[in-house]
Amino acid sequence: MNLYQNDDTTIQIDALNMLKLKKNILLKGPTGSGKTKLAETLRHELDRPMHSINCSVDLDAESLLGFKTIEIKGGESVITFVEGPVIQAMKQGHLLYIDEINMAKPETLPILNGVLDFRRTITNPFTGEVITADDNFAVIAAINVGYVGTLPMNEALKNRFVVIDMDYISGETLKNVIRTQTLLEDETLIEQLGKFNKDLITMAEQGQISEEASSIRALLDLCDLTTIMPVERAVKRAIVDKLEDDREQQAIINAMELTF
Ligand SMILES: Nc1ncnc2c1ncn2[C@@H]1O[C@H](COP(=O)(O)OP(=O)(O)OP(=O)(O)O)[C@@H](O)[C@H]1O
Repeated sequence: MNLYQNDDTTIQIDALNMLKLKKNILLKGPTGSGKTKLAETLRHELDRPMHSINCSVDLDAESLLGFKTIEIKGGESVITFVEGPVIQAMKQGHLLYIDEINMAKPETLPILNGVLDFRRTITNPFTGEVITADDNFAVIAAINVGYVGTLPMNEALKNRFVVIDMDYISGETLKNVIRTQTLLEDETLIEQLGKFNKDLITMAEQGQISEEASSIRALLDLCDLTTIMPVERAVKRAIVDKLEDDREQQAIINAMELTF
């Protein structure tokens, strides 16, 4: 398994120890900065299953807690409750990963307030069952922080987390991630693509291009594509054509012409 890598080893060590202290951790960083990768790495180190929830406007109590359904048992129809990710993780002492927690509707997540504070308890509104989390239950949430403005997170919710600030990796660590997670083996090109990504990050910080263009996810796609097509076309397919804005596209083409 490819694990999370960072020169700053305190990120992973602190996250792991905080989970062991039963703190809920909030990974805060730009898109493609390795938040999901870090969560998977922590799951691997703790050797516990992880349930994931992706927050969107359609996230509701049912998708968190579960829903009632009718089953036919011995010719009779009975109402049963299918447990959702929160209830399963609490009862079984698993990890719960809540991605893009700032994107949920404001009324949905307060359901979890008691789960996320010292009570570690919830009364399931659909069944009346009171559930207290197993000792091994722990929560990792992630929030995408853009350079240009981010949906703020509800204060009461934020209070229930300790925060790990994440940023893009660079230099030798980034080259190692390219070597382990892509098909690219040409060291000269790996070096050049690392520098190109650094330029794109600077441009994103200055607001010239959107962060999806500078994300490590886009870079890894780009590296794979360079093994089957010329680098100029790979940049177009992996990065330029994803953007809507002509000026952003042109800025990336200019940076590419300077680098390759
Ligand atoms: N520090 C890192 N170590 C190892 N892999 C990384 C690292 N940073 C990014 N990656 C790789 O980059 C890609 C994007 O990372 P990941 O999906 O974890 O980002 P994310 O922050 O969760 O993004 P998003 O917020 O957009 O969901 C993955 O393929 C991941 O393996």
